[in-house]
Amino acid sequence: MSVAIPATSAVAKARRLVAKVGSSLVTNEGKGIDLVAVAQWAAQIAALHAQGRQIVLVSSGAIAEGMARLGWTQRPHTMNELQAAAAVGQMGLIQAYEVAFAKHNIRTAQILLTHEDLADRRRYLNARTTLYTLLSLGVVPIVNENDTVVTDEIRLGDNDTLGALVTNLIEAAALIILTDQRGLYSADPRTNPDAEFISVAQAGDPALEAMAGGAGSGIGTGGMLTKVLAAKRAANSGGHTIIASGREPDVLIRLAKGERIGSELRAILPVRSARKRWLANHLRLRGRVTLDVGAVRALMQNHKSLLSIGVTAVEGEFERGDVVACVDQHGVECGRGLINYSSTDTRRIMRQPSSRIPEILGSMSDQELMHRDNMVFVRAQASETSQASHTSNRF
Ligand SMILES: Nc1ncnc2c1ncn2[C@@H]1O[C@H](COP(=O)(O)OP(=O)(O)O)[C@@H](O)[C@H]1O
Ligand SMILES: N[C@@H](CCC(=O)OP(=O)(O)O)C(=O)O
Repeated sequence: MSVAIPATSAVAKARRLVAKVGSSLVTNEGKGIDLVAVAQWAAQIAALHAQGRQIVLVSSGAIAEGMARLGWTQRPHTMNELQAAAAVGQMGLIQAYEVAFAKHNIRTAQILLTHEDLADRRRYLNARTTLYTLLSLGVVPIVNENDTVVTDEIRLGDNDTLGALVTNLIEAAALIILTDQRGLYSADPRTNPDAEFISVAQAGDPALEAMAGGAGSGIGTGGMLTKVLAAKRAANSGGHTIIASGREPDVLIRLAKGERIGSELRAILPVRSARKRWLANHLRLRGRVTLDVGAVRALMQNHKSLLSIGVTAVEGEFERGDVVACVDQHGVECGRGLINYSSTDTRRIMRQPSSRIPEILGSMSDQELMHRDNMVFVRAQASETSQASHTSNRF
């Protein structure tokens, strides 16, 4: 299978990575948490930390560990029993990671997410801000689905999808899915010994979906199909996906050195353009804020985030997380992005320094009105061009 993408390893260059470990690996095929494996992943992530990289670990295994703790040999079928097992097992999972990372003086944080948290833009922004804050503090977030509160209809069910959503959320350069196989084969190698190994392919190639089957172990839920679909999803924000064996010695460290291990499912679009496309096409403009000269300069020349003090007017009605345009004093758009405060709150805090936000609003969710990472810019110099198009004031 040929792909028209340069063969440079995205993982080797990546500052931010998402690693996902599946249930069968974490719990040693359901026998209970594999503390040796957990210690090895923690040591590898600690080594990547020392290189200045930021890692989010998505870990499955709560249900499998809960079953082991409760002495259940068969996976239950009812939702409430699965949820009870997850609640019991998640304790063990988090405890194991905390102990393993503490040996490297690294703190961990438990993040439990649902599909709804990532679909709702306000909750999405909160999750994103919290994850970024944890990463900047040098903490390793350990993510799992919030199994105890999700219902069947909205359940992601497998953590491959969750790993991809987290990759989109933090715009990680790559999603590394560690599993019990060497990677993706042309058919399930458990039942097809002649299956061919796929070392490189393009994420989203429909041919991959036909190759990938369901879980073979009885412990994991998604099998390869959810991994292939996760790669397609990760590619939406420019993330590459590597599917590799979690039992391969120093797999994360070697991947980060640029070694080719496992199956590489490559994204075509770079992270920045993917984000830009998402902001530009998928979200409706809800309003606009007018910036003073200093704010335009801070954004366009000094690459800073937008602060409330630089806003002189607000048009439209919007909520936190909506897309709002930033215009200069002539009404010319310089950029747009996800705003951290509603139109009502923005009107109250405009022209005011961020330090006054808690006093004016009673609390402060973010220092910035619009974070640079959540913005795309229309052109280099907003105030210079009179021909540049004006943002429509119909929202
Ligand atoms: N084309 C394929 N290539 C490799 N493995 C496959 C393929 N199709 C199905 N599988 C199965 O997917 C399993 C891995 O998925 P799963 O059990 O859900 O693991 P995890 O818990 O790591 O997510 C493998 O053990 C294998 O039996
Ligand atoms: N949230 C669930 C994960 C579900 C699951 O089995 O995921 P996976 O092993 O990645 O296919 C748990 O912790 O048990």
